[in-house]
Amino acid sequence: MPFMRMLRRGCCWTSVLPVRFLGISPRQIPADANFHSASFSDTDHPRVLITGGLGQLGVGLANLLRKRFGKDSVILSDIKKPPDHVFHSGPFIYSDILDYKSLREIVVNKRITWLFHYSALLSAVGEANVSLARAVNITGLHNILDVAAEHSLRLFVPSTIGAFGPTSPRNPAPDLCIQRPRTIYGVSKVHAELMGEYYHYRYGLDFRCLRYPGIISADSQPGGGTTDYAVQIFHDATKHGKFECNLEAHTRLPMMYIDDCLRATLEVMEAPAESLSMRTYNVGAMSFTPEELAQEVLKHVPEFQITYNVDAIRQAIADSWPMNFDDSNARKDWGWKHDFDLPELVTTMLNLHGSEARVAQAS
Ligand SMILES: NC(=O)C1=CN([C@@H]2O[C@H](COP(=O)(O)OP(=O)(O)OC[C@H]3O[C@@H](n4cnc5c(N)ncnc54)[C@H](O)[C@@H]3O)[C@@H](O)[C@H]2O)C=CC1
Ligand SMILES: CC(=O)[C@H](N)C(=O)O
Repeated sequence: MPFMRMLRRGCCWTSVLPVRFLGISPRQIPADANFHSASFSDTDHPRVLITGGLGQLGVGLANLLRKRFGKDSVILSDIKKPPDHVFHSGPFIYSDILDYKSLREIVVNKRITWLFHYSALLSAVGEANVSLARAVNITGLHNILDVAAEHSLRLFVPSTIGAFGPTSPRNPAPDLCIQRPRTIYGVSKVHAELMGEYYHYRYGLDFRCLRYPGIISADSQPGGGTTDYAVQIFHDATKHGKFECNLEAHTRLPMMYIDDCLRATLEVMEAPAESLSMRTYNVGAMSFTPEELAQEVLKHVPEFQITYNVDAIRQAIADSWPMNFDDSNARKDWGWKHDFDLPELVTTMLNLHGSEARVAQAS
């Protein structure tokens, strides 16, 4: 098909011209550079790098991917020192996403083919340190996009309910709508969505992105977000029988149990490219208020008490976020289906914390 006609038909650039002919490298790699092309097709399993892997979500993701692809195929990385059990559970490497050369070195030396980019400063800590959030969430993302484009990686970058703002439809928020967030975290995530999609259409980068709700997990501490209360409540209910909530009782937000979140992440990464009508999807599971969560906890911990001491910054952020997510495109395109609703979430979290508390008491 003649070049101009293909363009008029809306073919993407990379299907028209070979990537290298376009001078693909956003880092100005010489046109005759020998692109590292160890793509997924070279191997039975992807070779995976997870950035920011020592936060709330990364270790669980590494466990899931190692079960699927083998222990040594998945490298966890962060700028923090890993606890012993993480260090001994599989490959770990120091990686600062602000250091582009070192990122490239890891990707080349370890022959990485899939990258899960989890490094970030979340909403509340981001507001407390805007310049660091801007560096990590925006400059760091640029490094990740460039290294992924140069080395033909499949790239997953999580976005969030925080990528929406007070002018977005909130109940529910659809995939495509006005996005004018008022936090540096949200702004950086909208930037990530747009840049990833731009690299996809411009350079053929295999960019995949899910907007996560607030994620609830038992095995690690939350990293400074607005939805952290829904994690902390389980620690405090099992340890002290009471909890002081920093959001108002009726603040409704979309939430998800970590197993659903990590499964969604793996599923979208494994989905055939032709099934993806978009590159950024909402994924949802449940939606509740602190009051509703406390009522559900009360069914299992009869002495449980919740009090409220509202943090104005977190409350303002929460009030600007969606109350519900419309994730019908994810369900239609690649079969997304959540397993955990509020009752299963609460039972699971209390069981996990209860057994921890029993182990602690016994030792
Ligand atoms: N936890 C949640 O509820 C949600 C998380 N997400 C996204 O999922 C991803 C992972 O989230 P969490 O694990 O909860 O975050 P977290 O805040 O717990 O962990 C982030 C990690 O990034 C690391 N990091 C910071 N600066 C770095 C740098 N310069 N180089 C390398 N690593 C650096 C930190 O050391 C930390 O371990 C983030 O991108 C977040 O925006 C999205 C929506 C909800
Ligand atoms: C929903 C998120 O992105 C995160 N948990 C936060 O509250 O900042």
